[in-house]
Amino acid sequence: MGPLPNHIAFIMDGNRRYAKKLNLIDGAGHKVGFLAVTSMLKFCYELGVRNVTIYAFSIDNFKRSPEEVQSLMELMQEKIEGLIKDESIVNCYGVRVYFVGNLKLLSEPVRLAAERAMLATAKNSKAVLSICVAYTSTNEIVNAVEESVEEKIEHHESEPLIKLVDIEKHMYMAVAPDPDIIIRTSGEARLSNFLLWQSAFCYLYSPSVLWPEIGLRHFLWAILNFQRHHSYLNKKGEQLQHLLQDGF
Ligand SMILES: CC(C)=CCC/C(C)=C/CC/C(C)=C/COP(=O)(O)OP(=O)(O)O
Repeated sequence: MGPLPNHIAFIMDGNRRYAKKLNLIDGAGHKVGFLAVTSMLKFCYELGVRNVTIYAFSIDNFKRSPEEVQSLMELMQEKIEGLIKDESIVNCYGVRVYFVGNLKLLSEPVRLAAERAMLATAKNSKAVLSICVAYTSTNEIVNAVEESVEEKIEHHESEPLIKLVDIEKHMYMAVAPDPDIIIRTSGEARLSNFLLWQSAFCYLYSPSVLWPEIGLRHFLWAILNFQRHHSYLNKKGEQLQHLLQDGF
């Protein structure tokens, strides 16, 4: 119907509520949530959306109970290892995987699994999957500013001014273009410290379903809405252009 988004990012909200709703044991919501991740990845790559980003674990999530953090980390390690197996979605669609965030905060087994997955997919070039772990936007921005300053000092620059390009170069998310759509489930229309820098012109879509319940119709509806807003903005732009040309 219109332009295809180049990048969709997901905030996977509502996994624990889903487990509660269905009387499942603790942790089961996140396991079903991972199935929803695989469906969304398939939909994106089949349709030709080349960049996908998921918010898998924020720095604030470390404040959850030690049991929950442990169970999420174990799930993450198991699924990261699955990502590089032969028949995985990543291999089927030629996806390069990046782990994005302050990876030093991860336990060693998870960090090593993430590094192995990044190395194993480094030659894939058809699409990109960025998995945000130990991530918050504010941490990403502070880190990018620090690295920019260090670089200026190292290069003994006479005019050590930090410019936009310096910060953008040092962003963890420099691996992908800015997102066109952010989908956050469970009806929440907040960004919760996710891609704040990159979402300046992004379309935010928040269906009321919990993350494990997200399906093809929510995905397609997000894209149709994005296309509708996109063509509306283009039309407004064209109208303004005509007005300016007519000497308004
Ligand atoms: C390797 C890989 C990509 C794994 C991803 C697994 C997965 C689905 C992680 C979700 C993590 C998370 C904290 C989601 C928010 O739901 P919540 O726990 O805050 O649930 P709530 O909103 O109902 O409280």
